[in-house]
Amino acid sequence: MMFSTQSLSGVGAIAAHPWIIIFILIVSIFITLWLMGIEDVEPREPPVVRSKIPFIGHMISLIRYHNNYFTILSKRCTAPIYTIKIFSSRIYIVQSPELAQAAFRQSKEIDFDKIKVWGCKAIAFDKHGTDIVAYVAPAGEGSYSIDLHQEMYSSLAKGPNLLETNARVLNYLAKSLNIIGAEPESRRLFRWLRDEYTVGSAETLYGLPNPVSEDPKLIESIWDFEHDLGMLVLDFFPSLTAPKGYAGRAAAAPVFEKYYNEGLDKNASPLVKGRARAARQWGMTTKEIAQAEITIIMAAGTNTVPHAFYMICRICSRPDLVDSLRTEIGKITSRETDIGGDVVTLDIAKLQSHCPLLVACFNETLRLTKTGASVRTILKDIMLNDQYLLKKGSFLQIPTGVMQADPRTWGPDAKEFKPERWLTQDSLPKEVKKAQTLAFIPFGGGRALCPGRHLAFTEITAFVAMLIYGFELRMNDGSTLPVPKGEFQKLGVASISPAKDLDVLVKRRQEFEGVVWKFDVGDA
Ligand code: HEM
Repeated sequence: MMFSTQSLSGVGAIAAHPWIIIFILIVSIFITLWLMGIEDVEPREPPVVRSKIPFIGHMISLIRYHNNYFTILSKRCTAPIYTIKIFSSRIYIVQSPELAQAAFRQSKEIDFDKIKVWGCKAIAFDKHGTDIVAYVAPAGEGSYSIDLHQEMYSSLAKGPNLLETNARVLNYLAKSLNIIGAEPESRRLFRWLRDEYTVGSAETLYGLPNPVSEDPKLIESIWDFEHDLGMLVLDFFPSLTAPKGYAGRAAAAPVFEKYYNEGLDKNASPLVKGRARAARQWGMTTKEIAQAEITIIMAAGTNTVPHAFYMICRICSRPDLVDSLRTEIGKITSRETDIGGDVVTLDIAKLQSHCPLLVACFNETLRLTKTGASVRTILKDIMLNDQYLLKKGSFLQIPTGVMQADPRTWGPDAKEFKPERWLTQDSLPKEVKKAQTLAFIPFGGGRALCPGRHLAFTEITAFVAMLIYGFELRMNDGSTLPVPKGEFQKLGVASISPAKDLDVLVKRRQEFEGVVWKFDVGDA
């Protein structure tokens, strides 16, 4: 047998440095394990998208790109559903509208409640509170999770409770418009909306007095909490890895506890009362009820504000759209002379039926701004839509942003704001319209479908309608509003906020100088 001097010197070098052998061995074991990891995916499971770095490649990319990683992967893999593996754990990523809806339908096995148990870490629940949230009742029996679901969905369903909630929030928002006069006033647009909607939601949900209205610094705490939610759920030295969110939740919990201890919840909305009722019934302490409040005030505001902001910017960036909307909105307003002057009332019951262009702008904003993912756990081995095997213990993600901007569903202009697409949907081929209907999932779906969606529709469209109809918005230098780029979107953040705020000037339109603005919310 012949050896080249080079290979002999190589062998010599290896003999002299045994760690080289150890290193090669370790790498080989890792590669073999990695390959085996791939093989343990059954052929009936969704195809695997491999990472360049074995075992941890996808984890590194998720930490690096957060929500944007699903868009990056969607360019590499166009399958209706695929699997990514981190060590031996599986995450199934759904990309087809049909499969997303199938996953929402199969909500008994493709479950949201376990995710809420994870959420207990974000609000610093100890074992007592976490056990109450995690308790799974035997068939036919009750649990906290079942009662909470019932309370939340009934209090925000269409009906008298919702009308009362609409009335509370819109009365607050009307006040913030009524103080604007005929002379231009400056506002930082996102911050203004953030503060008005957060305080308005707090007044609506908790009545007066409440911790947020008493101390507006809490607004920042709530938004910091949302921003750091992903890291708080991971619970890895949160005071260091998510310092702002950590401080935010630490500031909110004691003031809400004080709110309950002083009996101020007697003024709360049916939603807050119902949640507290379910919690007490299953043994939660006042401290735990208070710790959880930040999630509700967060859910109510942190999705609504980015959508209101982008809806305003996108409309105002197109003067033709502003004109058409003013004509449309004019048909659902009435002007009457009262003792103190003129009152202009906007009838919210007619928003849906009489304002197709406004509704189209709302939908188109939701399509482009709601980019987070619905996350679920798989409770047992099941077939998704009778097509794909999903294994117990895995995660499933439905990345809304990928689905709502897929050119295969929405056409080559998928990334553009075109409200008109919603007005011409009926003329599309049947299968295209169906795909768009299935792919439009800003409020999630299945058992976890957002209970606040009706409230969100009213509080966003009614406020934006009044603002566009009665006021002029310009940039500080007099130019038309641009549509600012979105900020980097962290995991756990559902809707895109702007990377940079806009300094705008707002004033009443001449014909509405001195009028009082009102919303007619129906009989609450
Ligand atoms: C444009 C505004 C909003 C958007 C885009 C939105 C979106 C969502 C989404 C995607 C989910 C999770 C669904 C899933 O994973 O399938 C959710 C859950 C939830 N939303 Fe909303 N939401 C909005 C406004 C609101 C408002 C105003 C409230 C009022 C309180 C609210 C309360 C909730 C609650 C309590 C949950 C949790 C439901 C559960 O635990 O099962 N949301 N929302």
